[in-house]
Amino acid sequence: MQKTTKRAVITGITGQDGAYLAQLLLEKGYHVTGTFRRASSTNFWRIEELGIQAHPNLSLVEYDLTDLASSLRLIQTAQPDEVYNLAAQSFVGVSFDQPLTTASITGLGAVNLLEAIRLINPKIRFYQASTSEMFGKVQAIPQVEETPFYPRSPYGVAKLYAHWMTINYRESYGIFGSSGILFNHESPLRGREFVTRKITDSVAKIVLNKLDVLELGNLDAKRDWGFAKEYVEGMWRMLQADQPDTYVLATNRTETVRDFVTMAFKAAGITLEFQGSGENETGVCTKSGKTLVRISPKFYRPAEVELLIGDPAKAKRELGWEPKTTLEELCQMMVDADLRRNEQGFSF
Ligand SMILES: C[C@H]1O[C@H](OP(=O)(O)OP(=O)(O)OC[C@H]2O[C@@H](n3cnc4c(=O)[nH]c(N)nc43)[C@H](O)[C@@H]2O)[C@@H](O)[C@@H](O)C1=O
Repeated sequence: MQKTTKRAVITGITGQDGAYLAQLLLEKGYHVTGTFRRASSTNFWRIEELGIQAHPNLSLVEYDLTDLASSLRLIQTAQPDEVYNLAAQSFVGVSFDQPLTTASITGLGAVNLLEAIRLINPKIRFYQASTSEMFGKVQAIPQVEETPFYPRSPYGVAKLYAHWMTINYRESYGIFGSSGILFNHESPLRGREFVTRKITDSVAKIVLNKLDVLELGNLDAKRDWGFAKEYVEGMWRMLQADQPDTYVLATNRTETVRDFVTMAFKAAGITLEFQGSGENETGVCTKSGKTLVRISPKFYRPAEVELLIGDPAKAKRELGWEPKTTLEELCQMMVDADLRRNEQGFSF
């Protein structure tokens, strides 16, 4: 029987990128098998918010990335044309406390999938979610595909292993394995453990008198923040290309965490001014004089990535991909979504 519908596996469908990518592939007529961990089985709010949880072409299956047998069964049963490996222990802060779990899921997990592809059907195209965290203590500004890596966290090190294994399977076995080095990408679907969403959700709670003060760590860290929904389109384009390769997806603009906080309060109509320095720095509302932001060293990391800024010129040239949404638009979208959710009495 001839196959008419393209089939994709997305590991990590309960995450921000998994949900947006599933939406995109379903719109393109794919059948999507989305995997989730037992622990995240109650975590379907993102695909529910996108309205795709009951889509007839979506199958949700429980899967453990650290288990080779589970990976073999997944590939055997789903019979995909494309596999997008988005599952990971993706929180940098947690990786310092759980370095081995992070290595096992984020690093070795990718190789379980690559092995399953090699054994069952080496024609399957594989996308590895690599990350700007691999640049860490940056060796060039801006960072491009050729910039040397210098990861600064157990998460960054684990991702670098998976990145090189993807390239190794490409070169050793001819597997179509592409790696997207994605810089930070955010959206209303971002988890609240990440700084942008923590900020926009807290701004909403402060406006609605559900929170007094937002506590943060390092305000000086600079990040290149883009809109996640646009980045998943880049992932898909990488697997439609003629050759497997490595691509940077970024906006080529960098701002500090402090800038993002100011922007988020502004999006809710509050002008914030920062005073003091170091652990004594505070963010004060210019109108009321109230302290709305303060520093808590518990959010500092043992080693920090100070500055990230990526140049996506290769992705533009070869894939026709470029970011469109500005950081101001993205921030407004996130604040509006969190105001709406908090007004309705829930927030994930
Ligand atoms: C590309 C990359 O992007 C993400 O990694 P991340 O950049 O570590 O993201 P984040 O939002 O946790 O931190 C951004 C910056 O913000 C600083 N910061 C200050 N105060 C708080 C704070 O209170 N919470 C957090 N989370 N960060 C804080 C923090 O120290 C850091 O400098 C992940 O998706 C990762 O999976 C990935 O691949």
